Amino acid sequence: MNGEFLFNYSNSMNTEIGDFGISISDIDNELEKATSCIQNLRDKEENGELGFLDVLKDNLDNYEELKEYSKNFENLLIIGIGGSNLGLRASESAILGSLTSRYDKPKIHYMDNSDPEKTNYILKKLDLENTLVFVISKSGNTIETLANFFVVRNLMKKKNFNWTKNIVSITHDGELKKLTEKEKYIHFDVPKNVGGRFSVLSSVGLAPMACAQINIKKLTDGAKLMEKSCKLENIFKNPALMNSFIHYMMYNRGKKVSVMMPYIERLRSFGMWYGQLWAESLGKNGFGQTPVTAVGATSQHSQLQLYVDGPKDKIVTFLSVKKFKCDLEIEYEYESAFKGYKMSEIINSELVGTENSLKFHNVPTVKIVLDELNEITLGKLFLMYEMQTAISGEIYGINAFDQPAVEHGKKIAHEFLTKNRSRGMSNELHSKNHVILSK
Ligand SMILES: O=P(O)(O)OC[C@H]1O[C@H](O)[C@H](O)[C@@H](O)[C@@H]1O
Repeated sequence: MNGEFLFNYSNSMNTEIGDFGISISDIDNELEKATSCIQNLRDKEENGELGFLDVLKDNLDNYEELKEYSKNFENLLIIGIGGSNLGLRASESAILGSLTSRYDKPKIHYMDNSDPEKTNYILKKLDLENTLVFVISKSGNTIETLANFFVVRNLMKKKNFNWTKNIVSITHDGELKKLTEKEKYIHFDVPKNVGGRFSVLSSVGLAPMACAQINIKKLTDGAKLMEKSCKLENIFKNPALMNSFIHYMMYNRGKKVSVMMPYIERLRSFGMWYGQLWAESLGKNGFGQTPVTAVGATSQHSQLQLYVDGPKDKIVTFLSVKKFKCDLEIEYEYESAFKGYKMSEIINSELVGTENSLKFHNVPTVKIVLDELNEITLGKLFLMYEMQTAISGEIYGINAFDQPAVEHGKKIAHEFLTKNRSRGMSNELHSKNHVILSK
């Protein structure tokens, strides 16, 4: 399994085309700050504040028994939201891919929203007796997760089987922790110092991944290799440090949008995971670079016009692989510009076209090139971006590990739910004077 991982930032640097990027002297001016960021994080780690690094020391044997147990089930049902869902989704898509045959592996279903249609659709497909249910919530109080779990739990209770043995609870606290202890579910703790969006390499991701037959040893091995690089004080040898400063300097040059654009379908969900990590960690005190999830080549046909010729407020990240899991030759009996080529040659040529068109139009880009997408390189990707986010918090003087602003909306929702039940869906917070109703 090849773990080669290359970070290329040349298309964010000034060239003869023009001053749209960063010069080496710009980077030289930040060397002192860069070093202190790494030193500050070293202190934070020693103080137990970087749980996402501590979990790399965990004993993976903890998951072996569960992995064997899960082979008794045909389905895995993942009930969780945000950081309790996105990392696993990104991993399943990247490693197993919805595109590969999974006849020898359990089918994974995700309940990650409070949409009754989605929950109902999944339940209609599931034989709950043959399903291992993961209910994942670090706080143990997330309403969407509890709502879905209570619906599933109630259906299981109505069937005549020992349903509590079908449940794996991954939580640290709250109502779910109490219920877990009361009903004696299989339980994994989420360490208090591991934030949800940083928890993919903790039990939150690794327990269900082990059951999905993802090689969690290789995944964490990749993360540990990247950890070593991302702790180097030399910015020219540390991809997370360099990319943190590139995004920081670009933000100060008006690039308020960070587009994540993998040129491989299996990393489409990675973009969603990155989106939470980048937005929720750094979107504070009026600051924040908006993450946009795209996928090449598809998004060229929907978003590229804006990236190339719209406001110069973006920095684009490409993720690409040298080798796909398979390839297809285009055979065609009539004349055509691309007959005889392989699909991989087409998508790679489109990446070259997009990258150079953006460069020509003074839009900065960076690129990560993986030899192949596997557990080692995925682990490297996760860890690089976790470290990049932590470093960026140091650069901006922001606490990258909390999310106080999300609590306000939850409080309003709870009041609305409990006080307005009899009033149907009328929403008191909107003025009735600005409503356009079309019959
Ligand atoms: O894991 P949980 O406690 O259920 O939290 C799930 C998600 O919801 C919270 O509101 C936070 O915004 C996220 O950072 C977190 O990942």
